[in-house]
Amino acid sequence: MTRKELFKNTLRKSVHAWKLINELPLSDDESLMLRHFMDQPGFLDLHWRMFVPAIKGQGTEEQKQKWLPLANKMQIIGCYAQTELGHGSNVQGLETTATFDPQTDQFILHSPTQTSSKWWPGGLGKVSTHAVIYARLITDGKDHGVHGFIVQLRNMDDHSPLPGITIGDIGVKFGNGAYNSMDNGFLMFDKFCIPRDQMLMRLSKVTREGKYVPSDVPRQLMYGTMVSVRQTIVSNASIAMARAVCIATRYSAVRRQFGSQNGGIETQVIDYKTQQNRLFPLLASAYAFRFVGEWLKWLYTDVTQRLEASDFATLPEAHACTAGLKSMTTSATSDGIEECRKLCGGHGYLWCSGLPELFAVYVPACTYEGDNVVLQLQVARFLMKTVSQLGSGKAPAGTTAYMGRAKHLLQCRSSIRKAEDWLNPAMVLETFEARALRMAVSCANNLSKFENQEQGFSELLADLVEAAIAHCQLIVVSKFIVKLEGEIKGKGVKNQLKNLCYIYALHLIHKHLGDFLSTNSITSEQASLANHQLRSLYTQVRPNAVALVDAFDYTDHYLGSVLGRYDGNVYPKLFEEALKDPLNDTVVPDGYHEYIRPLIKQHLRSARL
Ligand SMILES: CCCCCCCC/C=C\CCCCCCCCCC(=O)SCCNC(=O)CCNC(=O)[C@H](O)C(C)(C)COP(=O)(O)OP(=O)(O)OC[C@H]1O[C@@H](n2cnc3c(N)ncnc32)[C@H](O)[C@@H]1OP(=O)(O)O
Ligand SMILES: Cc1cc2nc3c(=O)[nH]c(=O)nc-3n(C[C@H](O)[C@H](O)[C@H](O)COP(=O)(O)OP(=O)(O)OC[C@H]3O[C@@H](n4cnc5c(N)ncnc54)[C@H](O)[C@@H]3O)c2cc1C
Repeated sequence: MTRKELFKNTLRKSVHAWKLINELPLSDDESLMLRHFMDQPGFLDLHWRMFVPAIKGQGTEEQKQKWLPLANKMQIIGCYAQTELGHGSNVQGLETTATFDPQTDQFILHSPTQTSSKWWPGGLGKVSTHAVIYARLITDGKDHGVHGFIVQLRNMDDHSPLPGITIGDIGVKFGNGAYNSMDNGFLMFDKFCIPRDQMLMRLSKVTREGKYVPSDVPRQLMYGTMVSVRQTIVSNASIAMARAVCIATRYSAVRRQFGSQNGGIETQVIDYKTQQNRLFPLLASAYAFRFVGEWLKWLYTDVTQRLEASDFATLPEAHACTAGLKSMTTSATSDGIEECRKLCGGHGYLWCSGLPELFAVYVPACTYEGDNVVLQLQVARFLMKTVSQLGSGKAPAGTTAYMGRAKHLLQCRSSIRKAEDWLNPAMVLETFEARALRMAVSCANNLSKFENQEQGFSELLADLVEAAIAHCQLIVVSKFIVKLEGEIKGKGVKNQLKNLCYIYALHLIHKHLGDFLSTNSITSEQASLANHQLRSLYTQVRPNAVALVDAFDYTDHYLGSVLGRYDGNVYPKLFEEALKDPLNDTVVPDGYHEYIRPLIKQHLRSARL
C-alpha cells in the first residue's frame, strides 16, 4: 500500500473495531484484545490510552463530566500533544506558552519558535479533533511551568484546522508499513484562544482573577498518564517478544543444516547449542516479561488506589518501576526481535518471515514514552536517594526492600558449590541482590567524591544506567520466582516454567559477567558452574520448546510469518509467497528492453558473438 492507502485502511479498521465494540458489545478486556488483533498503530491508541486517561487523571469533576462522555462515545477524537520539535525528554523545557488573559478569561496558546512546534504526537497529524496540549502556564507575567490544556484543533463540520492552528503529518517513518499507519503530527499555535475552564485543573488552578493556585498534591501527578502507558508497554513487550520467538523457534525446528550421515537427514538447527544459547533466553524473556507485566499492573492499580486516597508514598517507586521496566523490557525485546531474524538465517530477512515488519513497528518503543536511557536515569536517581537514606532509620520498602539488608549483602559470599545449586531460588536471588546493591553503592560512593552532586551525576551517567539495569533485572528475576512459588496448575507446566526462570537468570549472569565478577557477587568458578547448569537447562527445554511457543496461542494469521507457520510447511509456502511478488507477474521484467537488452547487445557486438 502507498502511505495514503495504508493510512486510510487503518482508519477503516479502527472505525470497524469501534463499531464491533459497541454492537457486540465488548468488555474493556475484550476491546483491548481486539486492538491487539487489529495489530497496527492507529489513532485509537492515543485517544484511549492517553487522551482519555489524561482527562481522567488531571481533570476536575466538572471537566470530566463535560469531556469524558464526548470522548467515551468518540464524538470527539483526542491525542496527547506533549513533545515538541526541540524538546521531548526534557518536559520542563517545553516552549509552547499558555498565557492567561484576564480581560477575556481565556488562555492564549502560542508557539513562539519553530522548536516549540508540537512534533510527534500520534493521531494529531490528520485525525484528532481535540488534544491534551502541554504548555507553559503564564499568569501576570509569571511562568508556572508546564500544565495540560484541552484544546479543540479542528472544525467539527468539515475537519479543517481552526484559525490560528497550523497542523500536519511529520512524514514517513522507519520501515515500509510499520508505524506509518499512524499520523504522527506537527502543530503550531498562532495566539490561539481557549476558555479558562479548558486548563486541566485538578492539580492546580487559575482563578477568574488570574491567580495561580497550586494544589497540595505532588506536581508529578501531571506525569500520571505516562506512568499508566509505560506499565502497559511492559506487557506489550512480552507479546512482541513471544511473537518473534514463536517464529524463530518453529522455524529452527524445521530448518536443517549439516550433520547428515550416510545420506540421512541433516540436523535441526534448534539442536545446535549456539542456537539454543541465543533462542532459549529469549523464550524465557517472553515469559519473564509477561509475569513482571502482571505484577506491574498490580503495582499500578495499587498506587492508583492510594493516590485516590491522597497517599502519595509509593508514587516514586511506581515511577521508578514503570520507567525502568519499560526501558529494560523494550530494549531487550527490540534486540530480541533482531536476534530472532538472524536465528532464521537468510529467510529471516524476507518480508514474509514477519520479522522485519515486527522489528520496524516495535523498535520505536525504545524511544516513545521516554527514551530508554533517560528513563533508566530516573531509576538511578531513585536508587541513589534510597542508598543515601540507608541507616537513617527509614527502611527501604517494595522493590528496594533488599537494600535494607545492605550490611549482609555487601559482605556475603555466594555459597554456590555445584551446578545444581544454581537451581536454588534463594541463592539466585541473593546473587542478583548483591550485584544490584553493590553497583548502586559503588555509584553512591563515587558520587560522594564530587563536591557538586549534579556534576558527579553527569560524570557517572554510564555507571548509573548500568546500576539501574541491574536493579530492574533483579525485579524481573524476583517476580518470576514469586510466580513459581504461587499457584501454577500442573506439575509439568511448573517444571517447564522453572527451567525458563533459571535460564532467564543464568543467562543474565553469563551476559553481564563483568558486573557479577567485579562486584565479587560470584567467583569465576561459580560463573562456570552457572554456564554448566545453563547448558543442562537448554537440553531440558529443547523437547518442549515448540510446545512452549505454541502455548502463546498465536494464529498463523496473527503471526503473519511463513517461517513461523504452525504446520511447519515452510518451503512450499516460501515459493507461493515468492510467486506472488509483482516482479514475477511477467517472465521478462519491465525495463528489459530499455536497459538490459541494449547493454547485452552492445557487449555481444563488441565480442563479435
Ligand atoms: C507486524 C505488525 C505488529 C504490529 C504491532 C503493533 C504494536 C503497536 C505498538 C504499540 C502500541 C502501544 C501504544 C503506545 C502508544 C505510545 C505513544 C507514545 C506517546 C508518547 O511518547 S507521549 C510523550 C512521552 N514523553 C516522555 O516520556 C518524556 C520523558 N521525560 C519525562 O518523563 C520527564 O520529564 C523526566 C522523567 C525525564 C523528568 O525529568 P526532570 O527534568 O528531572 O523532571 P522534573 O519534571 O523536574 O521532575 C523531577 C521529579 O519528578 C519525578 N518524576 C518524574 N517523572 C515522574 C512520573 N512519571 N511520575 C512520578 N514522578 C515522576 C522524578 O523522579 C523527580 O522526583 P524527585 O524530585 O527526584 O523526588
Ligand atoms: C513512534 C513515536 C510516537 C510518539 N508519540 C508521541 C505522542 O503521541 N505524543 C508525544 O507527546 N510524543 C510522542 N513521541 C515523542 C517521544 O515521546 C519522544 O521522542 C521521546 O520522549 C524522546 O524524546 P526526544 O525525541 O526528545 O529524544 P532526545 O531527548 O532528544 O534523545 C536523543 C538522545 O539524547 C539522549 N539524552 C537525552 N537526554 C539525556 C540526558 N539527560 N542524559 C543522557 N542522555 C540523554 C537520549 O538517550 C538519546 O540518545 C513519539 C515518538 C515516537 C518515536
